[in-house]
Amino acid sequence: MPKKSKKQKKQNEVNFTGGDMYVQGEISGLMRLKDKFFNKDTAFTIEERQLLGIHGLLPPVVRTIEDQVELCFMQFLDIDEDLMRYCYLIRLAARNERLFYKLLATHGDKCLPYVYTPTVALATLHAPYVFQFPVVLFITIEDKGHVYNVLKNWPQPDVRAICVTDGGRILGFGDMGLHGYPIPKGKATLYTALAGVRPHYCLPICLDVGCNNSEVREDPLYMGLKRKRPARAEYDEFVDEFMEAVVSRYGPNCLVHFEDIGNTDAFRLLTKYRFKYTMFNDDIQGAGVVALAAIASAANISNTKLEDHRVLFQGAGEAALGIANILFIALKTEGLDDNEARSRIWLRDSKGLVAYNRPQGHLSEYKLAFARKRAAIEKLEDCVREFKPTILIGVSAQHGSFSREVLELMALYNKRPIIFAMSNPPSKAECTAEAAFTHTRGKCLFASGSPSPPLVYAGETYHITQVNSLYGFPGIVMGAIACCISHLTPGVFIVASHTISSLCTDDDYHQCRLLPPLNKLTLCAFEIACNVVEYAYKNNLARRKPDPIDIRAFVKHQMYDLNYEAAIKTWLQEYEK
Ligand SMILES: NC(=O)C1=CN([C@@H]2O[C@H](COP(=O)(O)OP(=O)(O)OC[C@H]3O[C@@H](n4cnc5c(N)ncnc54)[C@H](OP(=O)(O)O)[C@@H]3O)[C@@H](O)[C@H]2O)C=CC1
Ligand SMILES: CC(=O)C(=O)O
Ligand SMILES: [Mg+2]
Repeated sequence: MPKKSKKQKKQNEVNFTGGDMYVQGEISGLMRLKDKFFNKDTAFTIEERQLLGIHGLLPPVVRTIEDQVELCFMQFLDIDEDLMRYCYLIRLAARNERLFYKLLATHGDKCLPYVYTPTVALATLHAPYVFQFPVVLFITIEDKGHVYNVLKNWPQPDVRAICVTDGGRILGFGDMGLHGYPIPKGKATLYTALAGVRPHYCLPICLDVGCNNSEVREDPLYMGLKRKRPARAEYDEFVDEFMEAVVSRYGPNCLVHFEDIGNTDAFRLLTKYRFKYTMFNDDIQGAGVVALAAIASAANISNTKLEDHRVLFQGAGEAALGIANILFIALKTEGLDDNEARSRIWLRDSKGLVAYNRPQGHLSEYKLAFARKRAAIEKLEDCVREFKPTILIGVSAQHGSFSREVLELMALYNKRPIIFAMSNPPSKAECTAEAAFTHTRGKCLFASGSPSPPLVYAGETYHITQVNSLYGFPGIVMGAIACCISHLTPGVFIVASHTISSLCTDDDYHQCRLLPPLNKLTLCAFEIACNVVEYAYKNNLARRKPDPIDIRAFVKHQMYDLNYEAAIKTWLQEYEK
């Protein structure tokens, strides 16, 4: 909230004349209603309306926030088009932020898919239509040399968590350039909606470095720079400047979450920054957290140990390698040595099995770590025949690539084949829940990356688990900023993954749910935040001193308060300063 000058304070002085309250000043009542942090709409009491000079600007009805939520929910449900529902929620957030988050807290099961996966995918495809307010900060490569000045234009001075994309690999769509901007907005919204990070601490950013997808770039409605992405050196200089500007503006404790960055840049940036800044990459590390938790549940349901499993990945990019790496650590923790742990993991990319001696030549150092010392295998079916995986994970954005034959083979080799089609949005998923159940004759333990309705197969109803990083990153961000973590080590992600697994109940397993139900997402986020804080203090990663005595109270105290009174209190405190 911007500080008031003495002159402004004087002008806004609140006068009490007997019972009559009014406000003098040049800030009109309407402006007060337009302040999303402060606005309560019809929940302003008559006294508050008089005090603030907004009496008469609202109908005389005074509603509770609960009534407002139900009204908004009715309006939301009345909208037929998914994209229009998305726009409705964006507009509500821009008008009355607390009401928006209260709506998400009350009707998260219905509303979250419209601020996040899958509707956010539609928003990226229709970015020019949905852009209405400055909800994201755009920094272009033409701002190189004065990135700090652009950051300063963001109105909130106390930013603690940034979600940044460069649009390089938006979901399974590939390079969307600036039109990827709804992604960091959606992720930052979940920081607050699920983990209670105060919204003014959150800053979604889109770095516009150009776009290599000519279809997107040449669209007359394209809103970004009409140029191709720069060479690596120029890109790196720009991102380096961005990271330095973040530290200059918001301090070293400001966390930077990289999201949907193209594969060729994402690993390099993570390697370069992970111990220099407080940062992580959700597509690599966050995907690992949630997939490992779901694998642990699947092992539990099938009465097996992690080391009993062989995992074949369709895709060898960010998500695949992120999952493979955390799985490798988990297998080693179970007592396997490096070779044994690696032998449980096979990756298949666009050229076939990731193997040393395949004819296509060069493998990145990240793939090399898991490359097999054997002859190349091209087809997925042949990889399945050869390796006989117990777990098949799709992170390739190749729709339908878990063909009938692949799924039937999985069922042939396994009593309970474990199949995750994690690619987003559903149009890019490797298979549908229906295909997985049909072609494995109901034997599979299945999960998808986007939400899926319950499936009826052979007269039984199955809940479909959503293996999506939304189970992990909100709590990780909350925990990290609560204790001012210096950097996020692999241990942080293991702790987050174990926390998710620990929240699965026998009842969940009985229903073949591999993760807690979606109505426990806020619980997951809170427990992860507390466990990350505990881990950080134990491992000397927390910069915030002294150590808290009661970690749960420490985290709770820092969470966003959904009651309007909190807004008034904050506003009055600022006003008094
Ligand atoms: N559910 C979740 O939580 C998450 C889901 N995802 C989803 O996963 C998907 C992939 O994301 P990400 O890993 O970041 O993307 P990347 O671009 O980093 O990786 C994609 C991988 O798919 C491979 N690929 C492409 N075509 C084929 C093919 N025909 N057969 C086998 N492999 C193929 C690519 O091969 P090559 O290396 O040869 O180019 C590459 O290794 C996206 O749809 C994304 O939305 C991502 C993160 C989290
Ligand atoms: C979930 C996610 O981050 C993705 O699909 O890219
Ligand atoms: Mg992503």
